[in-house]
Amino acid sequence: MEKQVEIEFEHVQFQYRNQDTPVLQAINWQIPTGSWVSLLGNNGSGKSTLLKLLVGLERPQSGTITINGQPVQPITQSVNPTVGMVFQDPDNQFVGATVADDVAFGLANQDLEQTELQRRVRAALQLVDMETVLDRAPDQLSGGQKQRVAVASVMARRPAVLLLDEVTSMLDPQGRQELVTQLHQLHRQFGTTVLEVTHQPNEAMLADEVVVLHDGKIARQGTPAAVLSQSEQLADWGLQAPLLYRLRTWLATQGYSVSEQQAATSADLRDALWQLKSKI
Ligand SMILES: Nc1ncnc2c1ncn2[C@@H]1O[C@H](COP(=O)(O)OP(=O)(O)OP(=O)(O)O)[C@@H](O)[C@H]1O
Repeated sequence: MEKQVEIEFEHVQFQYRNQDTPVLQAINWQIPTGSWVSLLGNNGSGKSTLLKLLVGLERPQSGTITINGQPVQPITQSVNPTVGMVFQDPDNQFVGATVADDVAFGLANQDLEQTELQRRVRAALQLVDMETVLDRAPDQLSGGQKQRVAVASVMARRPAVLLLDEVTSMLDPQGRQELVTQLHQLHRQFGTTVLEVTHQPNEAMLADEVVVLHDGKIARQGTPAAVLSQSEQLADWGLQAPLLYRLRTWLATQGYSVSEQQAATSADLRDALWQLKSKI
């Protein structure tokens, strides 16, 4: 069965007031409900701008953007309850004096009884294993913990669409791994549609679809395997293929053939290399 379209860009063009050329041109794009889409592109290709348009922080000069058939409204009119966004810098996202206050702030306009509010705050923090730090001040948390609280604050409102703008880029490898795992769990648990901007090709391998922005246009879109295995094409867009695919390409230059399937995960590649060992 065809998946329902949740987010739709139709002929969207956008230019910042103080710029000579459009950042985004003729963007036509449909994102199905419940999918995880990774958006890649070199610096300045317009990825964050695209998220800003979706959340209503900027308005396109022409074209339309709809979520579930409803045009996106400027954020100045109202905060769109269907969309939640987490940003790159964990230090810039806290509004509360404690972790609990911060999550409660996101629920402020829902007019909840105090006990229900506390229950919802605790439940949201449990989603990211952060309920034990409820009373802590944000500056007592690690970068990874701060990002998990930021995710809890957004998920407390149960948005249908979650926008992630390079949320792992300032974290150490362990914090990055934990956050990625939890975000994918939440995506599966709630069926949330996720649009993720990332510079990490390895993270994009976990997506349902990968989209490459280049020169303000969608240069390529497809499954992670179809897009991310094209090392030379990715290099033209200033991007690097994931390590698994680069290893596969290098092995081919050495005369050892490993199929796309055999390099789908690091465990698959390890098995394939073990089998090759007998031929070396
Ligand atoms: N508020 C702004 N005013 C004017 N120009 C802007 C503004 N924000 C971004 N730009 C410009 O728009 C272009 C796209 O920026 P954007 O931040 O969307 O790119 P990006 O793909 O997210 O880049 P990066 O990977 O470096 O974060 C860049 O040339 C940038 O300098």
